[in-house]
Amino acid sequence: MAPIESAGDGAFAEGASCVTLRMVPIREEECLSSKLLGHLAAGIPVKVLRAAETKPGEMRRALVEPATGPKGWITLSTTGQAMVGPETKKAGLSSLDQVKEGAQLETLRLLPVRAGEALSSQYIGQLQPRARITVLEIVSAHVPSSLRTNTLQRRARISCQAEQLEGWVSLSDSKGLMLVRMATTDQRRNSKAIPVPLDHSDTFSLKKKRDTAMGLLASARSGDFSKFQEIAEAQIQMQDSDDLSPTSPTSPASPARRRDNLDCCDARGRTPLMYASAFGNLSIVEYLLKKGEVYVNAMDDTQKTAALESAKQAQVDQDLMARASERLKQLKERDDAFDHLLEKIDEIQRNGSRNPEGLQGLQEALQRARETGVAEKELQRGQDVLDQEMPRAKARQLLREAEEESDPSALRNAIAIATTANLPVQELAPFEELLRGAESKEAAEAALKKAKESRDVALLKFALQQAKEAGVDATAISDAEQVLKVEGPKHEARELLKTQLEKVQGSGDHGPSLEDLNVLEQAIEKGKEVQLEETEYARAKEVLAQEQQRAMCRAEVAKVLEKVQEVDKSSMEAVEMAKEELSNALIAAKAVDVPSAALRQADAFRRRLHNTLEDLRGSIRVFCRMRPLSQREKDLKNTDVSQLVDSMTVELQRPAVGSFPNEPDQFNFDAVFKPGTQAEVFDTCKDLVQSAIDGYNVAMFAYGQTGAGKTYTMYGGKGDGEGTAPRTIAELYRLLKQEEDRVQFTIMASMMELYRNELVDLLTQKGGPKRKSQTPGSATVEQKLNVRTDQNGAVQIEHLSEEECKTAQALSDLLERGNQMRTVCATKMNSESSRSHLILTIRVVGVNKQTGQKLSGKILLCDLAGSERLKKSDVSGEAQKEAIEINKSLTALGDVMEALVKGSAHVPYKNHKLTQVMSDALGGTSKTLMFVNCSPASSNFEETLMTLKFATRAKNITNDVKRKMIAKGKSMPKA
Ligand SMILES: Nc1ncnc2c1ncn2[C@@H]1O[C@H](COP(=O)(O)OP(=O)(O)OP(=O)(O)O)[C@@H](O)[C@H]1O
Repeated sequence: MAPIESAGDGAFAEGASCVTLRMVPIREEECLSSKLLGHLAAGIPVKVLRAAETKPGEMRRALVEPATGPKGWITLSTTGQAMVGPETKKAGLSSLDQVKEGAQLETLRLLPVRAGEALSSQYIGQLQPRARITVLEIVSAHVPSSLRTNTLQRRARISCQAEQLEGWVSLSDSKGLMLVRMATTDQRRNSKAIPVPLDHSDTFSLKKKRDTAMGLLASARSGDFSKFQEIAEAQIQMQDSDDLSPTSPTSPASPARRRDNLDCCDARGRTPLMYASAFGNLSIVEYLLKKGEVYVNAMDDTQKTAALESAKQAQVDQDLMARASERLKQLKERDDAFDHLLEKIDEIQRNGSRNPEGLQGLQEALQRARETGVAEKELQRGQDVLDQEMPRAKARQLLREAEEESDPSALRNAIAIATTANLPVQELAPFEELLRGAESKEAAEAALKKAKESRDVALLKFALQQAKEAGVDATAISDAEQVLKVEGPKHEARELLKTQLEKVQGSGDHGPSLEDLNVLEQAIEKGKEVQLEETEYARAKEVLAQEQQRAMCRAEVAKVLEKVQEVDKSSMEAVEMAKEELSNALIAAKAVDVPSAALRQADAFRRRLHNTLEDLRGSIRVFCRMRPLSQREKDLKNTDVSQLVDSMTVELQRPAVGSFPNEPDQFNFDAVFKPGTQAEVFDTCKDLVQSAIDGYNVAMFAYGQTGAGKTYTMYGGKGDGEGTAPRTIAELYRLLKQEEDRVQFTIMASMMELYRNELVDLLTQKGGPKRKSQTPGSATVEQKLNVRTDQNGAVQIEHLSEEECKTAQALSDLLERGNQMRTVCATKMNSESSRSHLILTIRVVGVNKQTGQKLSGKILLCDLAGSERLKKSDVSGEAQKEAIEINKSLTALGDVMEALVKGSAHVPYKNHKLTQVMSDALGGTSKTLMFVNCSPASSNFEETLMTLKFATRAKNITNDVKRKMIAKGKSMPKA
């Protein structure tokens, strides 16, 4: 141990100022055996009064005058150790007394830091030389001076900010040499003291320790073995129980661990062993020597050991001294081995068994300790540490190997072993983290393999992403990427095919657009390009071929439709050709299942051409109209027995008999509406209005069962619901307006009903059964409405009032008036209005303003009474008579038609007033349109069937269409 400040030449010359470097005994005389005056603590300034030379140039003893205390002789230096040094301002600290709580110090050596003030307490770190510390607490400051011991006085609680360490250190060594000095002002300015409250329980334990130490020292001197033993055992017991306490900060294996009270010393550094040896108290010596923890080689302030004192006391002979010396040597070896063992244990406990050499060292230290006779208890402690650390070291080894090999199952195994070996959690955590990563890597590898096998692009993409994150092997990743490179475009092609096919197939009533078909074709090409299986795009190819064909047919229909728009409607040949061309295009389109909605416009135009042709041929046109099921019929669970085949064909399904379904009956007409809008229906027949203007007689009448929709078709409701009559009026005046510059028109209208074979004037209520003149104040005059036919076949009704209607409104008002009158009449006659035939006649007379040429046509609009089956209606009395009359009239109408169909020479117009009234509008030069109104309800099947059969009788009538002008052998100029 070298002094920190070595004395220079002349440092100890008389008059020199020095400072004690450690605790120095001061004696009365120069001789060492002279009376002891006391001790100078370390750091006490002394003035050298006289120095005695032991050898020339070598001063060992000097008379000094200390700053405090009596003058006396001290030893300046022992062999190799300076007791006094030159006073130095730099250190500024020569004694513990100068250190106060809160002082900023600088360490001069490596200092161990412990958790408690006792030297045996747990080691928590160390401070390097020149570390700056702040003194938080000094034990001596709180202990009464009578109880202060050298050891306690030098212990202080400090904090070191740089090391973030707080604990206990020794400020001087046991000899009083300062281990710290004051920090410079700068250093002090830069550091902050951490105030820590003092734990006063420490003070109590210090007092107890002090008492024990005093007791031991006193009984060792006096030789009171039993007292000594009593104190020592109590102390040992207490310390052992402290050691076992889980809350004790004391580490049993700390190298500095001693029975500190058995090793305690007084102010001169003398231990109980020294006293017992010096005073020849052998039983105490024996007792202490048995305690392996006692430091036998401790020296007092005169550098004497207990052994020396013992030998002196015993006045032993040389041989015994030699044996004693040998024994001392052994004991020293034992102590060294023990210290070494403790060091190793401490090292392992601080660092764990991470370093395998550490464990080896502990094994060797244990071996040496065993050989040198260290107490079994201490050996056991070492052995315990070894037993605990060996499996940990093994586990660590396994963990390291598994980590290096990146083997998840080995790592899992190593972690299990490490857990059993109680490896600290924080040490295990990184491996567990690694395992988690490895496990997810394993999972990612498996997922990647599966995705690769499935060749599913979405799975592959996901698995690749996961694999990259989990650090899966680069080859596996690149393999999967290769698969993705092939499958990606295939997947895209499949998706494109799928969406485009869905789009094309779900493109609604009008079929797919050409653009959609192009994209589907491209999708198929793409599929071929990326080598999809042929089966994968076979369906798309099939659909494409079909749709292309349909598109071609649609385009052809559109082209023909455009072309035939401009056809000359007065040329039968041209219209026929146009109709045929359009029909062929439509037939081709229907053959490839072009949706009917896509063909609706063309189909309607074909019908129109057909009707134009029929007109040109002079046929009666028959339009069939199926009304919708009424709510009542639906409530009665009636089904719809009719089916629209196309715009000119309807099917009627006879209700099944038992489980045998019947074949449906098909009927062809010039137009079929199911039910069609009022506008659609009128659009198909409005050219008849032009015919009337052109000089033709036109009849439009509705035939059908009661409630089949005759009145709805002929008159309808308001707005869009307006039927044929109001629309005819509007169309008539619209057309007249177009020609008013050239032609002077006169419109005359009359309205009558035919009830039970009697005509009733609905404008003046003339005629009918028991008619009387309604002219106010006039006498009752029978004014029967008689039907006359002139030589040209023109029908005239005697006494029927006819009114001129200059405007459409006037004609509408007339119609309204007539209808109201019809209701009044029906009420008077206690009948329903629908039990009569209602006839509105509009005469159109046009005179060419330039030529004076006159054209006369008429429009006869007739809402027939309902055709009833007497059996079904099951009526009697007046109602029965009504029904019989209605049937008569309708039969007569049927007969007329039949005669016309057959081309009979005689047409029985005169069989009934109805046919008489209609005679100039049925056949001959007239143009006739019959609406056949039907109910679709299953309960009305028989009536509907009869109605349709009645209508088909009229369908094939071919009239000799002749315009009156032609009849006169002239061309057909417009009126
Ligand atoms: N095309 C249609 N659309 C909607 N409803 C209709 C259609 N045709 C008829 N109807 C309804 O059916 C019911 C009967 O119609 P409507 O009175 O016209 O029959 P009708 O043949 O004139 O009977 P009647 O011989 O007794 O006069 C009415 O309520 C009518 O509104």
